[in-house]
Amino acid sequence: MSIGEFVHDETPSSEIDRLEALYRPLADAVRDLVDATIRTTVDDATIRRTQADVEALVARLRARQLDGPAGVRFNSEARAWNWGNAVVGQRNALAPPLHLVRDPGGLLHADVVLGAAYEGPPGLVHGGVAALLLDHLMGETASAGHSRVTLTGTLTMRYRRGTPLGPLRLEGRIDREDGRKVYVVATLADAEGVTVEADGVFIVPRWA
Ligand SMILES: CCCCCCCCCCCC(=O)SCCNC(=O)CCNC(=O)[C@H](O)C(C)(C)COP(=O)(O)OP(=O)(O)OC[C@H]1O[C@@H](n2cnc3c(N)ncnc32)[C@H](O)[C@@H]1OP(=O)(O)O
Repeated sequence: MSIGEFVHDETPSSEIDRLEALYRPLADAVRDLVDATIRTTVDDATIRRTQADVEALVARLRARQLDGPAGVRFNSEARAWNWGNAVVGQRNALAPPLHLVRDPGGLLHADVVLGAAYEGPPGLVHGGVAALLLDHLMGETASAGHSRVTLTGTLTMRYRRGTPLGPLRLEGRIDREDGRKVYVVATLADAEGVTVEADGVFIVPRWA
C-alpha cells in the first residue's frame, strides 16, 4: 500500500458526534486567531503579550497528543472521520472547512466563505487554494459516497478569472468512468458565475 492505513476504530458514532462538538469550536477559535493575526493593527506590546499567551496554549495542548497525523478512521456503523484533513478536517483550523452536500443526481456541492487566510493576488483566492478545495471535492465525488477509494491521478485547472475572497460555491460531478479511472469535472464560482473550471482523472488504486 502506498499511503497510510485507513484505521478500523470501534468508537461509537455517538461518541464521535460528542468529540466533534467538543473540538469544532476550538478549531473555529483557532481559525479566527489566524484571521485576527493577519488583520490586527494593535500595538507592539499587545502583539508580544498575545504571542506568549498563544505559546502557553500550545504547551497546554501538547501535554498529551498523537505521535503523528490524525489519519482516516472508520467504525462498523459506516461512520468515517478524518479530523486532520486539509479541506474538511473538523479539528483542522487550516481547513475552511468545506461542508460537502450530496445532491440527488450525483452532484456534490459545497458553499464556503474564504477569508484573508486564503489570499493570493490582492483580494483574490490563492490559485493553489482553489486547486486544493476542488481536488478534495472531486476526490469525494469520484469516491461516490465513500463506496470506493480514489486518489488524484491528474488534475487540470483553468482559471477563467480571479476568484474574489468571500462566499463561493464548488460543484463536482462524475463525467465518465473507464475501468479504474473516474473522470470528474468541477467548478468554483462566485455570485457572478464560474471562476475556475477543473477536470481530473481519479484512480481506484491497484491495491484498493
Ligand atoms: C472520511 C473518509 C474520506 C476518504 C475520502 C477522502 C477523499 C480525499 C480526496 C483528495 C484527493 C487527493 O488529494 S489524493 C492525494 C494525491 N494523489 C496521490 O497521492 C496519488 C499518487 N499516485 C498513486 O498513488 C498512483 O500513481 C495511482 C493510485 C494514481 C495509480 O497507481 P496504480 O493503481 O498502480 O495505477 P496503474 O495500475 O498504473 O494504472 C491504472 C490506470 O490509470 C492510469 N493512470 C495511472 N496513473 C495515472 C495518472 N497519474 N493520471 C492519469 N492516469 C493514470 C493508467 O494509465 C491506467 O490506465 P489504463 O491502462 O487502465 O487505461
